[in-house]
Amino acid sequence: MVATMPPILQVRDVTFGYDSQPLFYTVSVQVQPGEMVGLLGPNGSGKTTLLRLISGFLQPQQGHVLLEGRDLKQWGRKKVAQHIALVPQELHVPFAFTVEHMVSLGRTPFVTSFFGSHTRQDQIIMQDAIEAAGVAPLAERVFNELSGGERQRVTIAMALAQQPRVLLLDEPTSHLDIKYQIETLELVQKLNRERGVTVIAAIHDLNLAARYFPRLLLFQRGVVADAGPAEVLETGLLRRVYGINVQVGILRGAAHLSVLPPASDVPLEPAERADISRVHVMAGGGSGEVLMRALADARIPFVAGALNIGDSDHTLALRLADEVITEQPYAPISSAALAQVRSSLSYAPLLIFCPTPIGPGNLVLLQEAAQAAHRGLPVLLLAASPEQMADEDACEREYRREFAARDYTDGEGGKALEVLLQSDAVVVQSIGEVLEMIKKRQSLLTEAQISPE
Ligand SMILES: Nc1ncnc2c1ncn2[C@@H]1O[C@H](COP(=O)(O)OP(=O)(O)OP(=O)(O)O)[C@@H](O)[C@H]1O
Repeated sequence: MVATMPPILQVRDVTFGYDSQPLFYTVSVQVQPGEMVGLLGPNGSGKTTLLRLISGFLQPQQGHVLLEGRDLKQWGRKKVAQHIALVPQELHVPFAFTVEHMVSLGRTPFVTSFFGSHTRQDQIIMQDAIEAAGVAPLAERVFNELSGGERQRVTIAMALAQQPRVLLLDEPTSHLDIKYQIETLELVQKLNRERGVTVIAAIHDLNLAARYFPRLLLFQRGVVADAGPAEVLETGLLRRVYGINVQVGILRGAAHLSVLPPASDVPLEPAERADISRVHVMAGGGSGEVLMRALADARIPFVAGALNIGDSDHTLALRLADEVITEQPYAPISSAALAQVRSSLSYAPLLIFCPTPIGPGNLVLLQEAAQAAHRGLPVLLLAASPEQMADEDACEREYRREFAARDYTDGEGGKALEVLLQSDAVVVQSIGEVLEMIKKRQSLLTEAQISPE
């Protein structure tokens, strides 16, 4: 039997936000000792925040971060710092400290004497860190007078002086020229391979990520994908997460994937392929999770949206849907997103409306669904809890009842629901029923396409 190693780090159901604004819900990630993980995601997706939570600099509002199976809170700050080092994007130092002094600060968690003096062993470790990060020629210089790239290398030296078992790097190459970008990542890789240091690095450069990180975590206020580069650096997924077309392939002679801008004849953000076989899903707040998984399992292509970034349905849709119509976090559905929804509905053979709460922010989606139904688009209203109903009328009565409990729009939602029901929207009790109806609809469409007129 192969003994599996316990994870060195576990982010378990972590929820966090700044002030009263939630940033992400119930994020879970496990990292094994000796792994090298690249953390990808657009600006503002929460990478720095996640690294700060893992380092113990921030505390989860809910959930736990565990180091070797023990909650960071139980370890205490000093002990955590003996194991985990975080290299921040920028380090602001209010004093004219020299590089040597800065690196010595990296040993602080290990200083035991009252006067804070370093032992001979500390001196050797500091010197080793200075050499490894390539900052020996800068040792006497004042940190604040260095260039951005030089400062970045000094902060790496500080982290190395900490001799961490886990090294967290927040965009370690952002200020570096190409030579130092490669040298820095080679150094990190060497520490990982030769000293078994576990590495998690937020990184924007997808090519460097593909080259140096065997595991990539694509993050957008939640884990969108967690796998090797071949699975994560997938054009459709990158388009949905970053909102841009790229080409992904292996350049001649290279051993890893490359991500390049699109060829010049491809528009940067083209309209999605209009495809009459893609059903449209309106969801939110987790109400679409089971349905989207079932559609993906049944290989039924679908468009999802509009969904807010950070909504768990949005995170899942980025992985499973053909297209995701995205709205900013916590923002009401904008007219631009609504226009995309309208365009999708004009091609879709069917719309499925999941049992999401209706508030002022997403009321327009329900109203758009009602208009589409009125124009003749088949709409399925997925019930919140599957129940055996005597007939269609009983289904509608029950649906109205549970809808009223999640309608926060002073009756506007109820009006849109009545339009839907009058326009032959069908209440469905189970995902199985939805799949059957889609298949029926698809075979009707196929028959219509092949029948000679
Ligand atoms: N101290 C803070 N107070 C309030 N909001 C914050 C704070 N720090 C970050 N945020 C917000 O949290 C969100 C996530 O920020 P974070 O820095 O974690 O993202 P990121 O993925 O690292 O972004 P980038 O790639 O631009 O560095 C952003 O909307 C940001 O404005």
